[in-house]
Amino acid sequence: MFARGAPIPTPARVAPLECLRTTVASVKAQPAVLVACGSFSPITNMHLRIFEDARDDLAQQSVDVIGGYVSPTHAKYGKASLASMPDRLNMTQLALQSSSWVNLSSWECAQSGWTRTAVVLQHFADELAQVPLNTDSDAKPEHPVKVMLLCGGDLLDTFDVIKDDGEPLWLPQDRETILRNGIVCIERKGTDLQQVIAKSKELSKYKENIYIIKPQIENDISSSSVRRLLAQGRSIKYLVPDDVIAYIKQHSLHELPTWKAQQ
Ligand SMILES: Nc1ncnc2c1ncn2[C@@H]1O[C@H](COP(=O)(O)OP(=O)(O)OP(=O)(O)O)[C@@H](O)[C@H]1O
Ligand SMILES: O=C(O)c1ccc[n+]([C@@H]2O[C@H](COP(=O)([O-])O)[C@@H](O)[C@H]2O)c1
Repeated sequence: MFARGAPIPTPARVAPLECLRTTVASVKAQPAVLVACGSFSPITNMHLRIFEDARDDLAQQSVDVIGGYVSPTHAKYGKASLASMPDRLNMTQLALQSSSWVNLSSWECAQSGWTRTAVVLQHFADELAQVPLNTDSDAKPEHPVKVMLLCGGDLLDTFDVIKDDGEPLWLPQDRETILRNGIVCIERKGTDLQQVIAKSKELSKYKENIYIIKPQIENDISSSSVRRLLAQGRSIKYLVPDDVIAYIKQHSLHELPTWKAQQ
């Protein structure tokens, strides 16, 4: 558990190896690691589900997902709805206890400030490139591991956003790096991904690298809908893992002014 009110200790690795499978399905398969960057304030069952849907769909395209990471963003990302870093990390850790292949990465939160997503992914790539992979036969996998951003369609839709100061939300070179490596996008109500891609020259250029995943069971749980239910004094059972609900109650996170404001 991360101590509340204390800085986050720097972890030994960006990508803890506990749940990583180093035996790739076949020599020809493309090994991949999925990294979900986001707020996770709080983590929901749908954050966990998107990993499962993505892994199943990618397997049908000869992409063998050997591990996954949830990387909560730093407090200095500045979104009003962010619970503290220890709280978001603890809730994420509790939620991931039930996963055999997805780990928490606390690295982003241990930095002194917010880190751009492309930089986070590069750290994962650098570390994971050092991990020796094998197959059931003697032969080594033909492809090096790919680190891909896992996100909901709404995140891809922010790639072309220009901020009030006229600067792009995402640096053009970062978008290009992320798109070149591959991005796995889960369709989400309210975002038409085909349209998002079609209207952007850059996204269209890299459309082969954008894996669009249709959730097998559609579910639009979001952290904001969970915060809204909490603010209304309603139940969030079956939307969020039980241990996370217990944590929220134990530490009265539902009383956080920024969560309470969300009626
Ligand atoms: N129901 C969902 N379907 C598909 N993707 C989702 C869903 N909920 C969250 N995600 C994705 O998970 C990633 C991390 O989620 P994050 O906590 O940043 O967003 P969120 O749950 O939409 O939060 P908020 O409601 O506070 O904006 C994002 O890429 C987001 O698009
Ligand atoms: O790298 C960037 O330029 C960049 C710009 C905007 C958002 N992000 C990341 O995208 C995630 C967005 O989370 P959220 O809750 O705002 O949807 C979060 O992890 C941010 O660090 C990253």
